[in-house]
Amino acid sequence: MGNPVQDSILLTDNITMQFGGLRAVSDLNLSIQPKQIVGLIGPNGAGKTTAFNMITGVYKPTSGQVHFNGSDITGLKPNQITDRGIARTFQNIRLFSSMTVLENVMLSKHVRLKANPIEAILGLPRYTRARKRQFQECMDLLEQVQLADLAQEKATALSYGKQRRLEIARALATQPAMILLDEPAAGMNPQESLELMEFIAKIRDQFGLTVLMIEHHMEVVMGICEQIVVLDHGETIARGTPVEIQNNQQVIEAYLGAVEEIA
Ligand SMILES: Nc1ncnc2c1ncn2[C@@H]1O[C@H](COP(=O)(O)OP(=O)(O)OP(=O)(O)O)[C@@H](O)[C@H]1O
Repeated sequence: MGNPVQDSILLTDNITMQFGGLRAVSDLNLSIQPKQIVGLIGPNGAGKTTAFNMITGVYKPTSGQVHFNGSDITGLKPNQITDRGIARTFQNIRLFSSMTVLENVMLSKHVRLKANPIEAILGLPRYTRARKRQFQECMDLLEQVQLADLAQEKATALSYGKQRRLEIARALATQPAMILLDEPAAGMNPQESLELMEFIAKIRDQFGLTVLMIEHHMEVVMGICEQIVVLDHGETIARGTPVEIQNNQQVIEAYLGAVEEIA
């Protein structure tokens, strides 16, 4: 038998997040293999974003550990976790609206450019060379996500679907091994959702990425996720393939319960 810490690119070992009297996530165990696309689903308030926040260092788990690429990353700061190779996008699009498409990606790439500030201020050759290389890498990235022809457009001039794609491109600019997508299809029409699915599958293959995604659009989750983990009130109620999850009685009841709570 293999060692689960070494075989998985991401492994969460009983991570729990307690906010005062509320256990937002309880003993979550994830074991994700390299290049897998995994869905994290569940009704509103189930604890999905809190799980992302624990993995990406926004919150330190109340208990439990997060292992990435074989090392314990629990309690590291978000920028340290980005440096280790985990990138994320957010539920609400977070682009710099006054900047161009290229500038948005360049800014994200800058995180990776470990320039000496003195070299940067004086515009020394080493810094200028690094900036040129950075520009070329960002243009190549925009080419790969089919946004290169829009590089000089304002980010806000893009259609909603393309803004989502730009957000993912910004995350890719940090050269991650794994990407966490928080509701990438939110607000999309069926055609845009379909294009997004194809796009996620494509970047997984192209960049050798591992993907963990929160998504409410079931056609997207069932269409591209190889494994699905279901949370409800912070508890893991099911895990399995799309077919297994679709037929899981507890999952069906959790979603029906959520509809009844709203009604
Ligand atoms: N910083 C916080 N302080 C206190 N409670 C919080 C905090 N963050 C989240 N919660 C609570 O934890 C629970 C889980 O929230 P979370 O946002 O993780 O759910 P979710 O599954 O992502 O929901 P949604 O699908 O609506 O985005 C909710 O009851 C929420 O109100």
